[in-house]
Amino acid sequence: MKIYYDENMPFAREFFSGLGELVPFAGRELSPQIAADADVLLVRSITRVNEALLAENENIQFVGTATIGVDHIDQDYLSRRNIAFSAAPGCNAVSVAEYVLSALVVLAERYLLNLSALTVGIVGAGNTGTRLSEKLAALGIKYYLCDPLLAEQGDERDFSSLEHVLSCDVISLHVPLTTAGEYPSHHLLNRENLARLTDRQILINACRGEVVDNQALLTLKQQGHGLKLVWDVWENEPDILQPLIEHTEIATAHIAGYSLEGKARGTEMLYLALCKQLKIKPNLTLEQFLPPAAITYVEIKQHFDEIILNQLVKMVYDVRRDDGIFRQQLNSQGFDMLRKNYPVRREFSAVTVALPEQASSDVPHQLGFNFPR
Ligand SMILES: NC(=O)c1ccc[n+]([C@@H]2O[C@H](COP(=O)([O-])OP(=O)(O)OC[C@H]3O[C@@H](n4cnc5c(N)ncnc54)[C@H](O)[C@@H]3O)[C@@H](O)[C@H]2O)c1
Ligand SMILES: O=C(O)[C@H](O)[C@H](O)COP(=O)(O)O
Repeated sequence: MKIYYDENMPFAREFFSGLGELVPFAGRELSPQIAADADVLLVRSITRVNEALLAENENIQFVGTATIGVDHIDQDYLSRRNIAFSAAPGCNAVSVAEYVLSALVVLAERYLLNLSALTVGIVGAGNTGTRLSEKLAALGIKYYLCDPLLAEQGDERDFSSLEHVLSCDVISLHVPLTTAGEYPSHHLLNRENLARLTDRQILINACRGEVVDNQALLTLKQQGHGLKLVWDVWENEPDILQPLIEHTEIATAHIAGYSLEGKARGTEMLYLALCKQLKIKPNLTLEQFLPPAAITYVEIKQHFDEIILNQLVKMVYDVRRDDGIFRQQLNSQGFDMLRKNYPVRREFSAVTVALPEQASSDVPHQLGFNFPR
């Protein structure tokens, strides 16, 4: 069995070498001719999987994407061809939530904001929006959820309208890119509702670039609007609207989900899905392959407060690292290479935090840091 996999899938060889002959490929360069020989095709978001790609392949039995987003997959086509499909829902949701938290910590420090006094509007209350809400709740930060689909499906959480969450101090977008259905997300933020935002607000996009009209946003910023932008995803990647970069507070190359755990969980989830498809008992887990983090243990000797939070979050992940790399190296390296060469980032769970015996709060562990054994 020939298993074709994106070269940017961490631990792909470790997980799949026992299941067949492995053939790596560069995500944006997979052609119908190359793909014609695949029995199994494992991609990431930069490979569009559709009839154009698979028309010459009569043997393929399984397609997987080691990502949360599926807007690059023509699922109707795969279904018509009776080709099994799996994505990796939630695989890097924690990674994105920790990206957003790092950005908030950095901006609070930069503008002397009191994080716990801010309101956060979360658009999309699925895996990622929910992980973010849990971290905000741990910090006592008031958040509002907008997710009309979940609300209509009977999710019992409190939901707010899009108009309401767009009035929050911080707006964080966590929706899939969709163009059909009752609530399409393409240009969900457009010239009209962008213009209603105020200078004091912070807008974070770490879902898909096309959810926001980037040209309308650039025009607004060029007119002097003070809206603060945390921008990880861009329309038309990798050929992004570069004039927008100078108008952002934090700009990164679609790496919010790029913690080592987040990317690797995507590989593991496809391994489990393929084993199920092949009716093979899985015998490998991610824990066998994940290396220890550079910093694995922190002991806090005093009462936990916002200063300690700031230090703890930035110790594990300071988003300014990725912002600096992006601004300095985008033109020399290119968008895709910045992502391919992304330096290791671990999640909070890789670090054990010990608190004083008489600790009055357990915020670090509610944020996702590990408990001492
Ligand atoms: N930047 C990154 O590295 C990165 C990482 C992971 C995911 N993503 C993107 O973020 C998206 C969301 O991730 P997730 O894990 O939360 O997915 P998810 O499918 O678990 O949740 C998405 C939620 O959005 C809701 N939704 C859909 N359309 C909406 C609309 N118009 N208004 C409000 N809510 C709407 C859905 O009902 C769902 O609950 C992914 O589809 C992917 O495109 C980006
Ligand atoms: O959809 C996802 O999981 C994220 O957007 C993820 O960051 C995609 O990463 P890529 O497949 O482009 O490497």
